[in-house]
Amino acid sequence: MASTSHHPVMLPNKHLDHLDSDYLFHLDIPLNDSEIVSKFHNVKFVCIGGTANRMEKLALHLGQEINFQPTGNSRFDYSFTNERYSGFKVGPVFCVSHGIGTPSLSVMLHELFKLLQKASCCDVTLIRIGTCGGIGISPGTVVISTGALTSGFEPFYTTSSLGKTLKLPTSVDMNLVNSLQGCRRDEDGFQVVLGKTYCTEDFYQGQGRLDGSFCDYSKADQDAFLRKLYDLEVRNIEMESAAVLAMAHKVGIRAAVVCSVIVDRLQAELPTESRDNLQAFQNNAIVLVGRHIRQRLNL
Ligand SMILES: O=P(O)(O)O[C@@H]1C[C@H](O)[C@@H](CO)O1
Ligand SMILES: O=c1cc[nH]c(=O)[nH]1
Repeated sequence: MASTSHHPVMLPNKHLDHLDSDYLFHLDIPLNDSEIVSKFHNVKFVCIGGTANRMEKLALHLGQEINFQPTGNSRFDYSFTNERYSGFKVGPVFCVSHGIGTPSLSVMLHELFKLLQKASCCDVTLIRIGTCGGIGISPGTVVISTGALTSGFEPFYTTSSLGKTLKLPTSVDMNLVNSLQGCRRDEDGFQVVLGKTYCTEDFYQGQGRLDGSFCDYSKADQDAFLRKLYDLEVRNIEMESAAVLAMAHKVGIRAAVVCSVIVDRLQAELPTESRDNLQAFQNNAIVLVGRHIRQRLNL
């Protein structure tokens, strides 16, 4: 790694010191199994995204990028797939799926952070590599989040605790953002844009679409909403950024959200491109992050 800093993952939960045993229920990893836990000690990058398939392909791609040499028959040095989530580890890179939306994501992140602490990981970077709708941004462009707003336009991840609303501030490491942006090359067939990300609880009404199963507003309301987002310097919409940036900040892990635009919401409701093009768009974010990881590992 280029940096000589040494930041162990240390979770701000004193109750964890007093558990006899602990089991990551949704990842299906027993934290008292030292053989499994020790496999994660070298993790420096955790890359997350919605689906298991995408995370498996991502791990294989990043494994090639960093010349990961698998031992035995497996293409990974650890992997799991269960009813909820899937994870694929290639050396210092662990790719994990999170499903749709912040409730699904936050369960996975709590357990992932506990695994990183138990494995005594240091200097970990978390990157969500996803898809999004652009706001005046054309498909294929990669948007790196400079902040995330709740559906109420606030810079928080809103959740609840003991029946009370909890607002966790979202925070972005601009060094990481700038370093990721700097990984674009002139010959790339895509642009990289920095901007705020609007994080919603729903894909249809939550993102101002007219084509959900019900809709109580007009096309003019939709236009005004999308214009408002643009004026707030929002450049993309997705469903996990606020929780990623707030939860990582809360536990002291640096994080970024890097998403490929698959539809410009000022032009259309849903993606209109072919499946092959959509796949190529998703790869743009992956290419950028792959270069960043190589650079950070001095490869
Ligand atoms: O992981 P991806 O990029 O697929 O996540 C985005 C945000 C929602 O989870 C989902 C909606 O289609 O796509
Ligand atoms: O428009 C979009 C595209 C991907 N993901 C979203 O949440 N919204």
